[in-house]
Order: sequence, then structure tokens, then C-alpha cells
Amino acid sequence: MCGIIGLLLADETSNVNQSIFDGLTVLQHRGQDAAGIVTSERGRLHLRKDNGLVKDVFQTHHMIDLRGNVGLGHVRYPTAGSSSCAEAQPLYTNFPHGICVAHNGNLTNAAELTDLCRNELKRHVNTDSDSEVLLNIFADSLLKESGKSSNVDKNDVENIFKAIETVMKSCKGGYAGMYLINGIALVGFRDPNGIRPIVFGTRPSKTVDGATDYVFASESVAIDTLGFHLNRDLEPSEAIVITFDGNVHTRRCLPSSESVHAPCIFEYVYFARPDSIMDGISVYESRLKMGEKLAYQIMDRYPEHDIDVVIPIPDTSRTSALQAAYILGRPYREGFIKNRYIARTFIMPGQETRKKSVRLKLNTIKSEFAGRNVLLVDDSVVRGTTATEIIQMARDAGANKVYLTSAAPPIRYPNIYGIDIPTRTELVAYERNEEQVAQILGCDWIIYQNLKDLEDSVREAGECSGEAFPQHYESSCFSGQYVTGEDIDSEYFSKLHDLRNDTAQEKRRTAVLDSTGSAALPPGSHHGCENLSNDKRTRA
Ligand SMILES: O=P(O)(O)OC[C@H]1O[C@H](OP(=O)(O)OP(=O)(O)O)[C@H](O)[C@@H]1O
Ligand SMILES: NC(=O)CC[C@H](N)C(=O)O
Ligand SMILES: [Mg+2]
Repeated sequence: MCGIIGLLLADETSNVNQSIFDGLTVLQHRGQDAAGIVTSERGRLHLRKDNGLVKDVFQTHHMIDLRGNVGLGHVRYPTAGSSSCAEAQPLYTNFPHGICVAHNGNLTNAAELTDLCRNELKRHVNTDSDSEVLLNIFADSLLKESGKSSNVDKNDVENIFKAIETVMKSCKGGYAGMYLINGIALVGFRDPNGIRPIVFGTRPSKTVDGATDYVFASESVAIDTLGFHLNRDLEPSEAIVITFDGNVHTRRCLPSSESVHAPCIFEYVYFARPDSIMDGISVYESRLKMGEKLAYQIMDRYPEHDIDVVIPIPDTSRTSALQAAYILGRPYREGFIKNRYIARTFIMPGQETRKKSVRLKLNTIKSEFAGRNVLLVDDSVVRGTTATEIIQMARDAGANKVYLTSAAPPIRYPNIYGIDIPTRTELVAYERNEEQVAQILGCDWIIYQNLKDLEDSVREAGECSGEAFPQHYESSCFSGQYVTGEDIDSEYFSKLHDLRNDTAQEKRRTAVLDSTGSAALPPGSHHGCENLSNDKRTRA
């Protein structure tokens, strides 16, 4: 679930670098593996990207080099390829014009499209990243729409829309993204089902009278932080083209009858920040509703329950736990203290790292557990890494009984649209019922949210804010129903398992480290990622 941001400032003498850096810092929770910024300065592109957190990747000398009034930023959580810094984004191709992409999501037909790019379109695809395919399909199509002529009409936004239409017809899966077409336009776009989120904002230029600055971002929180006004979410299959001279053009590139709007429900459960508004729905309100419905389910199933205290597993579950405690009429207590210097564990690569990080990340306030029956609340239980450790820690702290509740239903199916849950067998709820999961995790009982209650939580939060909201949600990891259709079959899952199970990913990571010899280097010390002239992706 990467974080993306794109800005176009009206004042050609101004620089977007600091705003993109700030925006990425606010979106850091969506991707911790790598970060990158590209800027366009009067026809010249400047790029800096590397593995690591935003604060580690960009030092002052990088920022000074990132000049220009238009740019893209990306924080990466890999769902395809490897975590090599060559796959950090934005990605660049030099033909036509010099185009960069920042992509959040996952293409389910990336392998076929890579073959197409290499064998038929004769484009150089240099990595295993699906985002590089998204870039090359667009670049090829834009070139064709422009009549393969060097005399391209730079104001012809029609060609850009047609190229996006080709992208949307060719690329399957979930994708929100931005293309920076050097010297021509900044383009935001969203997949035909609107699975991945992207919002659009504006503000009056501070230096050019009557002119407007524009921003696209994964979440509204970035728009708030940068002092922009949140205009709206992009619609499914919509592209917004902002030309470098500040004109805005929008179009739905496929007919709405061809696809249902089904935003990813896991954004509300875990990925998004609670202070974001997605598709008109407050993430915070939806999490309160999730807590409320959990509490009612607990009271329904265990009317005589003996819960003494409700304790969240920080961070994400806090909002739901607060409301669950309120409805249950039990005290809400901070029993786990989070080390603020450890990042999110679920989106870390590798099971060993995730396991170790839980212990480093959380520690108990013993007095909140000693002799009590505690209800632990988490937003989701995926592999069960966090819950197993936490339940043991609660027992070590002297808890009498330990109950667990999850604001999301059991996760029993892979996610293929931008969350790295590629294989069912790694999931703790795979082929297990609640009793069996409780036994594995070591708690006295576990209660999961039902899918209907989860969907209603999001819908009701939408009603609270009085906005029109989608009727469907992408909830495949709970239901096994995949909104993009028939090509998602057992053969697809078997290939995905082989490519992306934990052991396979670990092997790839080790191979990358061995080949670069950089295992001992701290984040941000790899070389060769930031220089556009080193980029080998030119047209064959
Ligand atoms: O069952 P698991 O495989 O352990 O994954 C689920 C856990 O991971 C996430 O927390 P994370 O530490 O990533 O982030 P948070 O601090 O935002 O809760 C999520 O909130 C659950 O606690
Ligand atoms: N989580 C994401 O959005 C990942 C984007 C892209 N699939 C990558 O692996 O880089
Ligand atoms: Mg958590």
C-alpha cells in the first residue's frame, strides 16, 4: 500500500521539493521500504530514490538538487518484484518526452504485460516491478497516439486521455497513480474499480495572482498538511490532466457501466490514517463504528462476560478499542506502550523481522494486567505474529484471562490489489475456526467482526458525514471474491504463492544484498539509484 503524491505549483520559479518531502513524511505509514522524489525543472528531471524511510533517504544535498515546480513522490511497500532500490519509485522512461510514474497498487497481469512490452512493443523493462509495466504501457500508447511523430502537439491532452484509456483496458488489478510527462502535464488516475485511493486538491498560488497550485495524494491527510483544500476523490477510471500551463482536464476513461466502484475496505481497517477522509468517509468514524459493532457482538455472544478492562494493541486499533470499551461499559486502558521509533510491523518484509519488531515495539504496563480479565482489541489479525506475542506478554504481566477481538473479519484469502498477503497458508485463520485460532494464539477466546458489520461500519460512517458513498467494497481477503474477475484463478494463486511466499521473498532479498554487497550499509547508503542518467530504460 504505497503512498503517492504529486504537485504542480503555478509559480515556475518555485520548488516543490519541500512540500513533497513533507507530504511523503505524512504518508510514511503506507510504505517504509523505500522513498523517492522526482522533480521537473524547465525540461530537466531530477530524481532521488533509495531504500529507507523518508527522513533517511533525503539529505540536504539531495533536496538542493531536487529543483523545479512540478514533481512526484513515493513511499514503497513492495507487492511485486523485490525490495531492491532499483524498484523504488518514481520510475522513469525517457521516451517519449521523459515520463515518470508513482504507483500505489498491484497489477494482476504484470507478467503478461511485461512479455508484451518486451516482445511486441520492444520496450526495455529493467526490473520485476509491475509499476514499470504501468509506465511502459502508458509511454508506448502516448507515443502511438501522438502519431509516432517527433512533432508532438504539447497541448493535445486528447492523446493523454487516449493513452490512459489503453492503460485501463490493458492493466488489470488495483492502481492509483500519477504520471509526470516532462514539460507537458501532471496526470492523476484511478483504476476502473476505484480500488486504490487518490484525492485531488487545490490552493491559490501564494506568488502568482489568480493562479492555482494542484496536488494529488493517496490520502487527504497529506492535502491538509500542505495547506491545500481537498476537492474530491478521483472517480473510478478517471484521469485528471493538469498541463504545465495550469489547465485542468478531467475524464472518465471507461464507461461507468463496465465496472463497479469497489474501494478497498482494508484502507478503513488498517492502512489509512484515521484523520483521512476516503471516498467521502471518515476513516476515524468508520473505526469507531467497528468498535461499536464488536462490542454489541461480544454482548450478544457472551452476555455474562467477565471482562474487567479493554486494552488496544497500538497503534491502529486504538479508535475501535475506545468505542468498544465505551459500549461495553468497561474502562479503556493503555496496557501496551509503543516505542515511537519502531515502524509498522505488518508491512515490514520477512517474518523474522516482523516477529522481533513486535517485542521491540510494545511493552506492558504490568498493573493494567495483573489479576484482570483483559479484552485486547486489534484492528486485524493477519499472520497472527502480533497477537501471539501480545497475548503472551499479557499473560507474563499477570493477566487472569486474555480475550482478543479483531475489528476485521478472519483473513483467509490472498490480497492481490496492493496488500502483500500473497498466500493463504501463511494466514493464521486459514482453514481454522475461531476456537482453533484462539488455541494457536493462546487466548481464552477470540471474536472477529463479521464482514457485514465491517461493511456497515464504513457505510454508516459515510452517512454520518452526509456524503455519497460507494455501495461495494473490495473485501476479497475476507470473502475470496475478486472484483476484477475471471483471470484470478487457481493457476494465478499458485504462481503468486511460488513468487511471493515468505521463503521466496527472503531468498530474493538475500540475493539482492549479496549482489550489491550492501548488507552492512545503513538505509540510504546504496548508490546509483538517484541518477537519471544511470537509468537504462530507454526504448530499444
Ligand atoms: O497478524 P499480524 O500478521 O501480526 O498483522 C496484524 C497486525 O499488524 C498491524 O500492526 P502494525 O504493527 O503493522 O501497525 P500499527 O502500529 O499501525 O497497528 C495490525 O494493526 C495488526 O496489529
Ligand atoms: N504497495 C504498493 O502500492 C506497491 C506498488 C508496486 N506494486 C510495487 O511493488 O512497487
Ligand atoms: Mg497493529
